[in-house]
Amino acid sequence: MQSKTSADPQNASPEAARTTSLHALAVVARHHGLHLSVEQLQRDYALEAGEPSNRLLLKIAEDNGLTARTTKLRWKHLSRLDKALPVLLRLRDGSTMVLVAFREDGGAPAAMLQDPLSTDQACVAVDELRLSSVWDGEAIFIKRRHRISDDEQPFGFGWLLSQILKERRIFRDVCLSALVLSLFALVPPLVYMVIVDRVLVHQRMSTLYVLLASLAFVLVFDTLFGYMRRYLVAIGTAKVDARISRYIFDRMIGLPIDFFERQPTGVISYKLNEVWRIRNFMTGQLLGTLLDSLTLIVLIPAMFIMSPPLAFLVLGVAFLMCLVVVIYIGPLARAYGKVVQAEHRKGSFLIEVLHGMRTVKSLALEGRKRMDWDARVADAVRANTNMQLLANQPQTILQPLEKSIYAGTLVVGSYLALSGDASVNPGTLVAFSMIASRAASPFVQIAGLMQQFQEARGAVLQVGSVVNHAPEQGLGKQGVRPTIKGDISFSDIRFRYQGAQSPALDGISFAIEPGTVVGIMGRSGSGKTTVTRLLQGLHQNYDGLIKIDGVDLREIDLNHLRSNLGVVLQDNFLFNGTIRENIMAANRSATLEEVMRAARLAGAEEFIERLPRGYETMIEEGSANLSGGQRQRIAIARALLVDPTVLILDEATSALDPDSEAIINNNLTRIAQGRTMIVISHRLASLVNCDQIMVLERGKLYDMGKHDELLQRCDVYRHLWFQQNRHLSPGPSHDRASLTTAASS
Ligand SMILES: Nc1ncnc2c1ncn2[C@@H]1O[C@H](COP(=O)(O)OP(=O)(O)OP(=O)(O)O)[C@@H](O)[C@H]1O
Repeated sequence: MQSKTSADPQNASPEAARTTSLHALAVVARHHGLHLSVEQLQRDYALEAGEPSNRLLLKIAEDNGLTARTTKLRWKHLSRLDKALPVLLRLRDGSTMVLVAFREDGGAPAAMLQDPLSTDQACVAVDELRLSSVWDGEAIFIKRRHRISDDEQPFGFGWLLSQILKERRIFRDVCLSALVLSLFALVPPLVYMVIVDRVLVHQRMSTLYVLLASLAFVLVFDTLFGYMRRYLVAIGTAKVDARISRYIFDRMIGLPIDFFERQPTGVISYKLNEVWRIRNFMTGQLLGTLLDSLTLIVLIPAMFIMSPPLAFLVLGVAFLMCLVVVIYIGPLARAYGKVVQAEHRKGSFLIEVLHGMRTVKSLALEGRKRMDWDARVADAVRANTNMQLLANQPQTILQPLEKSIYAGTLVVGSYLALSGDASVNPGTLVAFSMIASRAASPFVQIAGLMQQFQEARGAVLQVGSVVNHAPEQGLGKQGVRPTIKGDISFSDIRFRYQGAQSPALDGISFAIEPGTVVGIMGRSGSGKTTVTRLLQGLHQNYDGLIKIDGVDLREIDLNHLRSNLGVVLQDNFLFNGTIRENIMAANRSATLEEVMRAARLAGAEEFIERLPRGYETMIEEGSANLSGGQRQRIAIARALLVDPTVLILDEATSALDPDSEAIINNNLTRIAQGRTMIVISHRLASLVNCDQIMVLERGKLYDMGKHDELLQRCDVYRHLWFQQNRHLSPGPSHDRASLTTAASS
């Protein structure tokens, strides 16, 4: 078993062996969105030293909203666990590891095991031999238990059903009208029966009039109930649509930033759009088939009343049809899986080319990209054709079966009539055939539904891969909301981006006094931006302590924190709308005077007022009608409008032309008044007046001091300074005033 320091399952540590199971349970529970405190569990269940037994572990899981079951697994099973992961593996020494993945790509297959006691969630790859030396196959599967009405359950058919059930009154009425309609469906066959058996044989005109009147009556009510059913379905669907849209947007906007950095925007939007395929399936084909199946409640008893032998015949054929459907479900699911993969590869490639169109054109890559595209299209066409051909097989088998119901009842019915069965006469035969054909239609629909079900299932996986991702921690929870003055301290902060080999920040400690201006410089990749990202609470999985005004950053409500922080990046996104609306983005209730004051402070007023429509100028798609400098100044005005107590300028002026940069730099002193400001810049000239300058080097704080001090003692700073100011000779001492003048000249 591994310990905190060792990820090797053979290096079992007795310390770890005492508590691993509960920690492992907490790891898996967290994966399912439940937060369990190991200490609390130990108290609640009076656990003493030692690992709890399987039985107790299952009970703890059950008591805490999970379902768990033990099982025996072999190495060959591990590659097929897929959606069952993460799984607990109980080792021979009684300790527990978490199996988080099984890797088969490229090299030798390996089980990816996570030590539940490790804080950095690092995994170790273990091969079959090593695993079998410590594990004899005992595993525990854990799932979250959800009630059907549980809004917190992960996105899937269950969640969709719960949303549909929220409109249960509407859908109950839909079902009622479907039942009434199926009763009406019995009338025409019965009328035919009476016409053939009574009216034609006995030539009764009066019966014919009665039948005509009842047919007209049924026609009117059939139309009315049909209208009501469609009306109710439309209303119910619209309500479910609104719920789905709100839910998808809520989940999407609550995801952590690194999720969006890992996946191209186009891929995310492609996946989310698949939700409409699911909605159409559930409220269209599935609902339609279910409602049509309701007619069976009326049709099957009717068939048995008319002729039990014929009814058994119909049910026998229907059973065969179901069997065909069941046989094909598995192969169709696999074929559709290949379609999804091929379509996904095609879709992501298209999005990538669209995003990189400028590079494609400038490197003349059109031909190469076309060939790559053709290969992906060929894959998708092949997968789709295979799927269609496979789906064609059950359809082909079901068609004659369906027809045989009609023909079969006629033939067998005639035989029964000829052999003296008194219950079968010509009218009954015709009516029965009509009812039987109607009863067969739900079975045929179910076969058609299979393919759509596979499509909807694929779509559920796509949407789920976005919305079921763990949301940003701290968002929406009731954190503290202290008054933020801008007193910031980092104590021994270590942070590594997910999947990165080396830490982005490696034991950084510093303090920033409120109301001061701090510059951050360092080579590319030294961790400057990461410092500000942690400060914004964009990543919570760091080691060490970040405090703002004495409060642990993790305890602060994220919305409160971010509304006190202003951030201007090198490239800022402006929304579709007027300049005024963009400046007001974070404060919709600001007056025009406040907007103008922020614009003045950001140095944006002079160019905005020269525009023909001033603050009402529309910003075009991609801000094409504004220069880089103008965009930046609007972004600064936008950040200033909320009067943030901490303002972060991350290379905010680096990409600007000298004129625009000078305008913004000239305003910096005024902008900095009354707030803490953190300025990241490669150009040291814009940092010389800072109260403190931090020099970062490979994630460590190399030095921190004023410009003059750093020039004296910090080789990294001095080197960069003279590189950027070659006209100044590196002498033993430098007069700050002259340097400052040189910098701003
Ligand atoms: N989203 C990310 N995922 C993985 N690694 C990242 C991510 N962002 C940054 N890194 C890595 O973290 C390290 C620090 O990055 P950071 O952006 O903080 O550096 P920086 O000093 O701001 O660089 P630059 O001056 O180029 O903007 C780099 O090695 C970088 O490759």
